[in-house]
Amino acid sequence: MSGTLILVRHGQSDWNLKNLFTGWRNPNLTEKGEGEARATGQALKAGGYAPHLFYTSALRRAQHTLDLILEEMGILNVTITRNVALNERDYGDLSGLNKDDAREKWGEEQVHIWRRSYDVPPPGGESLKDTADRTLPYYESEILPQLKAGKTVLIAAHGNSLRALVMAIEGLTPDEILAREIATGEPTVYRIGPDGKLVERIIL
Ligand SMILES: O=C(O)[C@H](O)COP(=O)(O)O
Repeated sequence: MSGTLILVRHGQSDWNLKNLFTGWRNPNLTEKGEGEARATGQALKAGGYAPHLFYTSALRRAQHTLDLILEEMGILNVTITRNVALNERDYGDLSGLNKDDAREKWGEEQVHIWRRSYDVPPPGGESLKDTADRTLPYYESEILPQLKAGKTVLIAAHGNSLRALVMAIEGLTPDEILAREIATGEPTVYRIGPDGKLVERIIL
């Protein structure tokens, strides 16, 4: 029996709207972001998904996204596991800065390297590789065994912690994963075999 993994990026946050580097800072969802989360909940319900296990990060934009999805799916009284391993990549000293102001200060190329290179961290923060180094062991120890056992697992997390998972699951190279943008509220659904390997990606 295969398991099902549903990954959802949080809906638009206040800082996404303001174009600020966010990382481990803790803004709320905007109204649009709440709508994106609800729409994903409705799409999952319409697709007949019935998750058994629920995971999110230690940040409120992802937690709130999961709550809204569950509300739309009519799922009540379940245990939600929150873990910092699923947090967004820590943007270090860039956190709270406007992305356009940062480009003006350090140049387009340097800011692109910080945002989209695999292993060059922003000052005081984490690279995608650093993020993967905490996200993947958590996935392998807590989530993968559930998928191998045929369970359906729903994870609400962040652009870069989800990139780390997508890279490992789809076997992508650093260049391939860095070209992959996951939109706010966007679900990615995989069927995972009993051996833990990807069987297919399902488009909702
Ligand atoms: O933390 C952030 O600012 C965003 O959620 C992700 O930003 P990025 O697209 O610049 O990596």
